[in-house]
Amino acid sequence: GLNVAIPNKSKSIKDYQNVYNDIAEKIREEDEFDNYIGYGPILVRIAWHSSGTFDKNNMTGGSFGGTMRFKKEINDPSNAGLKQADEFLAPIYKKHSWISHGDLYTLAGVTAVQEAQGPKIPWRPGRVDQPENTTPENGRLPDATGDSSYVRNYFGRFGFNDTEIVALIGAHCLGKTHLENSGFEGPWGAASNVFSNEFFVNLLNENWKLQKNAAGNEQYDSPKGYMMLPADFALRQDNKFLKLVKAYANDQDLFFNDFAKAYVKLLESGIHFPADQKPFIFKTLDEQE
Ligand code: HEM
Ligand SMILES: CCOC(=O)c1cnc2ccccc2c1N
Repeated sequence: GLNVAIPNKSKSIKDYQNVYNDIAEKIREEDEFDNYIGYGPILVRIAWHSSGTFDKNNMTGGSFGGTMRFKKEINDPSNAGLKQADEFLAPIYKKHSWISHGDLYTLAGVTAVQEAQGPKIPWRPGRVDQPENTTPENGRLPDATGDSSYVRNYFGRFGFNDTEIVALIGAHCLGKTHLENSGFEGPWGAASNVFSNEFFVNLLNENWKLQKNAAGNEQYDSPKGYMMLPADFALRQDNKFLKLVKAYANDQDLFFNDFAKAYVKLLESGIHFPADQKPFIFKTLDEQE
């Protein structure tokens, strides 16, 4: 059923900005992770994966219950590599254990985007931890080998349109794939921890070649060492998706605006917030100097 957010009346934006700052400072402090990419990208991914179990057809899953904290969900093969994000957040939770896990995972994703020089992501607290037996079954996250109709159909489960789908996948400007996690590898050297429209620029302009990687999976590789998943490349293979890819490659502000809206919708999927609950917009560390 629908999850109703219960904001903690005793907490204000100041309290959540403190949690944001602790996460942001820890990202800066532990900068050597994953060959100096840092923790930002996997914090964006754990926020997306804890929300990506949502299914509007039966109103199950989504970020509300914080069930990513349970073995059944974090051990989903689709979540390979995310234990490191959960471990990164454990001391933050220890210090601020008044926060729910659902709020912590999504706030971490908001912090990571903003600290990577991405757009401001308005965020609302009020997710309430649910018991282990409410953990959704494995297999609700997308398959990297899907084509454009697979991708459109998958995100249709959330009620997302083409604009929201293409904008969201633009988060692949961050981080990289790891053969030991997903069976895909790269981009080598080029992996970034700065949020930008680079994913769309590369998708359009690189000379892509479909080839088998060391795990025997097909992926698109470019002479510069970039890579695209088949599901990334699918955005070039559909006329409506391609139009959006071009728009974002040519206008980073448009991408930032559309991404912020779609990311909020993803992180809040399946949750009803009180009509009068205004979202918080956090300052970056640089803005608080
Ligand atoms: C068709 C939809 C999608 C597919 C098939 C997909 C698949 C993948 C795969 C296979 C990886 C590599 C994981 C690893 O090997 O470590 C990855 C990484 C990543 N994904 Fe996606 N993804 C999708 C959508 C999204 C969305 C909607 C977001 C966020 C809004 C996102 C954010 C990320 C980030 C930030 C990384 C890098 C993580 C790291 O550097 O460890 N992805 N994705
Ligand atoms: C801007 C250069 O990055 C890329 O072209 C790129 C492409 N697909 C990805 C898929 C999953 C994770 C990271 C990815 C990524 N960093």
